[in-house]
Amino acid sequence: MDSLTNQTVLITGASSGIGAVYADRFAKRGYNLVLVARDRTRMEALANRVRQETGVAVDILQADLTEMGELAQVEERLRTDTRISVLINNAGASVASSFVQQSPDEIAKIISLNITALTRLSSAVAPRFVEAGDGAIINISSAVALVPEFGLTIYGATKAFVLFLSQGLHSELGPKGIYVQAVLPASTRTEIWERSGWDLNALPPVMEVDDLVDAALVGFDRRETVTIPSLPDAEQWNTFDAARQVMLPNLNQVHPANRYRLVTSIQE
Ligand SMILES: NC(=O)C1=CN([C@@H]2O[C@H](COP(=O)(O)OP(=O)(O)OC[C@H]3O[C@@H](n4cnc5c(N)ncnc54)[C@H](OP(=O)(O)O)[C@@H]3O)[C@@H](O)[C@H]2O)C=CC1
Ligand SMILES: CC(=O)[C@H](N)C(=O)O
Repeated sequence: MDSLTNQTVLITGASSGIGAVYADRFAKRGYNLVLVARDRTRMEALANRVRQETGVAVDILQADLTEMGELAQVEERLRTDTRISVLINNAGASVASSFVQQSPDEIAKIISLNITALTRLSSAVAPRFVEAGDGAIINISSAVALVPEFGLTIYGATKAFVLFLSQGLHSELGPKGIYVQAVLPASTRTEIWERSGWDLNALPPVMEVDDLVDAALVGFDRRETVTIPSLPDAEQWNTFDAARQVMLPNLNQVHPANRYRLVTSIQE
């Protein structure tokens, strides 16, 4: 089968889990693929299967996105390859330990992958998309972005950054024809759990990765800005976001609010 769209999607973290399923689904939609991750063998296996099943073209870019030189090569591809019309910022990592147990290097590595790489890749592709007046960026955040009480503070903070960045880019780039989606998966069966030191079997049942990606793609096709596949009642998110917007006109004031004024009481 020939490629149906002649468009290409670049997917980071495509060697396993959510990224590998996105690769499968976009190939079935006729997109050519650029797969990015560290594990070339797994990406080659995925590429061979997908080529055979769908006939699309698949390129592999082996890169550790926390290594600036390797990240730069992916940025360059995004800047120059005009066939790439969708970027999926999916590569990410977590760590099961608490804040005080995490070393500064561990923290820096998570920030480097979950925030710096994702932001730089978005920044590399956005000007070209704006020039074309077309393009889409899918950013994989997490439901943990909404749950500071969860105890995964650094991971959750990186995912809150991804949510904010996506909402901000939606506002900035939406009017220029660019679609930006933040996907907030809740717990999903992938290798991230084992990689970050959790025993998935000890947790309550979680969503299967195919279901997660198929649901996220329904949100993509609807052009949702924020997609939370597990949330049964979308109104809850809408109410949450509306509460934020109600507050906005009150944030800028000349004087501090009354409750912060010093009370100088003169008694006599
Ligand atoms: N599974 C879940 O419960 C949830 C996952 N998410 C998010 O989904 C995204 C995908 O994770 P998921 O599929 O679950 O887990 P996986 O561990 O299966 O996938 C992570 C992917 O990121 C790649 N990756 C990891 N580190 C690097 C690196 N330094 N450079 C380049 N690529 C890297 C891995 O490939 P390789 O090792 O070959 O480099 C792999 O392809 C992440 O952003 C995660 O935070 C969000 C909410 C819930
Ligand atoms: C807790 C995790 O590590 C998981 N990836 C999630 O975002 O829920």
